[in-house]
Amino acid sequence: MNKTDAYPDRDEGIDGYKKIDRYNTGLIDNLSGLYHNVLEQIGEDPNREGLLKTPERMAKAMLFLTQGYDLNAEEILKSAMFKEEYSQMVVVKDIEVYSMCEHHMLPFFGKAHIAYIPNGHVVGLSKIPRVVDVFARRLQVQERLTNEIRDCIQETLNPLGVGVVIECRHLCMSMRGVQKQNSVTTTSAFTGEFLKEKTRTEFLNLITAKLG
Ligand SMILES: Nc1nc2c(ncn2[C@@H]2O[C@H](COP(=O)(O)OP(=O)(O)OP(=O)(O)O)[C@@H](O)[C@H]2O)c(=O)[nH]1
Ligand SMILES: [Zn+2]
Repeated sequence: MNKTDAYPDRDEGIDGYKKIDRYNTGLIDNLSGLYHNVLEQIGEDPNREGLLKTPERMAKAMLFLTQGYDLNAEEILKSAMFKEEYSQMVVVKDIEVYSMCEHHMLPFFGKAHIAYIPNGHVVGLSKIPRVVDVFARRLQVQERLTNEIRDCIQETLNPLGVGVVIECRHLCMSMRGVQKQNSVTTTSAFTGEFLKEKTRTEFLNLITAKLG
């Protein structure tokens, strides 16, 4: 079996247009060894049948969930910027977010709503969720995730303003710790025109409006 067959999901993820060497065999082997130890330390038997491939699966899953470290959000936006005279607000809402908190490495997940007002250029719509994923697939706090998305769009696209709202549930607050099952955390970040109340209200109305 060659290496590619051994690691068939090496190309999975959001790097459709840029090859990243994240799933290399050395790294997977190192991580698998560490996870083998983790299984032992928590009182499991890593040699029982159901767990034989678990360290390798965990290694691959962790590399997938943190692949944002190997991706460049600025490059992604620059790869699809088009000159266009459209000057109204562009809103992409309800973008699924899956990230992991840097304190417990447990998932937090929910939705991101992103808007910008073009200043001579628009960006390919799919690039906005891709930028969200680049920053979400790292160890994060929700506040920093929100600011990083805002700053990347503002600095790369140079629009008249950017608005970002993220709503997430944190498993570290529901599965363990304080064990609150229904709390949702909302964070927001704005630049330019979105610092004005009128623009911000328009954005907030658009993301709460129902289609149809
Ligand atoms: N601000 C912020 N805090 C977060 C985020 N994700 C997790 N946390 C919090 O990080 C904090 C870490 O607090 P610590 O007291 O060091 O950790 P802990 O003893 O496990 O805390 P508990 O979760 O309260 O049991 C907790 O209050 C978490 O709820 C996030 O995205 N943003
Ligand atoms: Zn946490």
